[in-house]
Amino acid sequence: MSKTPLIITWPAPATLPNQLRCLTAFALHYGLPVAMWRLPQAQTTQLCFSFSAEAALTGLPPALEATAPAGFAFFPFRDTDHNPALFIPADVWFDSAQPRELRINETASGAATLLPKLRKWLAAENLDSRTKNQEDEAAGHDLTTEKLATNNQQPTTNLPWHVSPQPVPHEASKEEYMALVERGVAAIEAGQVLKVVSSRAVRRPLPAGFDALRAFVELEHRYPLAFASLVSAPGAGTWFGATPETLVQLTEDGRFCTMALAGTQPRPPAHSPYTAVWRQKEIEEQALVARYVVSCFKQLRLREYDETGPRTVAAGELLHLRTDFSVNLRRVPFPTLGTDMLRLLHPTSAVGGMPKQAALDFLHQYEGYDRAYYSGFLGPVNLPVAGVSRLYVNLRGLQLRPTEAILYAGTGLTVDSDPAREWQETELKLTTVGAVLN
Ligand SMILES: C=C(O[C@H]1C=CC=C(C(=O)O)[C@@H]1O)C(=O)O
Repeated sequence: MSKTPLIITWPAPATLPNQLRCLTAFALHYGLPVAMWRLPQAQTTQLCFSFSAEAALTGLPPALEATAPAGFAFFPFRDTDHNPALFIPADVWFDSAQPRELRINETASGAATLLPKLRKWLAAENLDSRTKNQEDEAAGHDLTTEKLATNNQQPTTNLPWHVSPQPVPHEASKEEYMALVERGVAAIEAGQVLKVVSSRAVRRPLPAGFDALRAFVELEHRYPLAFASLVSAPGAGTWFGATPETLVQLTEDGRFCTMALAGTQPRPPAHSPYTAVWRQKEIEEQALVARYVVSCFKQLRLREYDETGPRTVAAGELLHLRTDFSVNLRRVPFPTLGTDMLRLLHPTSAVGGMPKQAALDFLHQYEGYDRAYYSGFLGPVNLPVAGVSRLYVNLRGLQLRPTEAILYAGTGLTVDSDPAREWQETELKLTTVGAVLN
């Protein structure tokens, strides 16, 4: 966002779902990257897109400084040519807290051509035509094959979502996944790693008439404590999910925050999370992640951090152990702490393992598929205001393809891991985002 954004107002009142659909349709129509999100415990949804697809291809982790550009970071697990690191500049930013306004960076590359087109798109007749599509769907009228063919759209929804150019990842069978877990445990026993987080991808057909925007709204409602997001970008495809894990936050009140989240058990219905009992395996698994965070502070020679926990937290139908870390940046002047910690933390031992490089090498050699953006990170930078950023680990999510969804889940292994139990844990984690496919 430029220092003084241009504010344009919606020409006519519209509902939030219609506003999101209208802006997304515009971005996708012009092949632009777009992201929408709802922060944990927030009531409002935000959306941004860039006027240039090329501008999003930064290839770098974002700088978390107040003077850096505002936008949405979308970073892969491993930064490779296959899965480019993206930063979607917020050339157009919408916050449902100010539902009549759109903030525009009119100096952005591509703005001169696209801004007049956006103004036209927002005109009432465009919104109305989108409303009509929604009415058709709500009434159970799927778009016909003929309509899809003429619109060159995907059968998944009536919007031309970006599709990843990468092949669909290999789907591990139960036997293959249990063999991977056994290999991981053997690597731990042999002293090659202390902990490794194995994972797998699962293919699910999309239900008839599946609508990603409606699924996003459903995720927002189902998981009020999660960071809910939907991102669609050229080169990356379309991803959405509801993650419980903060990677790095720089808050309005001048704090740096991160967390060590690990250890999983099902959340028993009608039980308070505070009554949960944890096995030694999960306690150790989470303690390693906390140790890793502390080691990052040590590398930066920073001692003035507060540590709270571990305590049990709920994430949808699951429980995890979580330790929170925070630094008061008004008392500890360390302007690059966010940027430095981000580079040290990712990928944390909650998604890679420990020691970091040995665990990543193990996964590269044996995991057997490309995680792409699963267990990468994502979130707004310098939005809503300069100096405030919230990045999350990309968990409990899926990748949308034209006729199917690819779901991802992983489990932290320690020397005590039981393969069948780890498989079961991935099944459990898949139910978070899987709920919107039913
Ligand atoms: C790797 C995932 O979760 C991580 C975060 C919390 C608990 C985890 C666990 O218990 O293994 C994982 O470390 C995932 O959801 O795919």
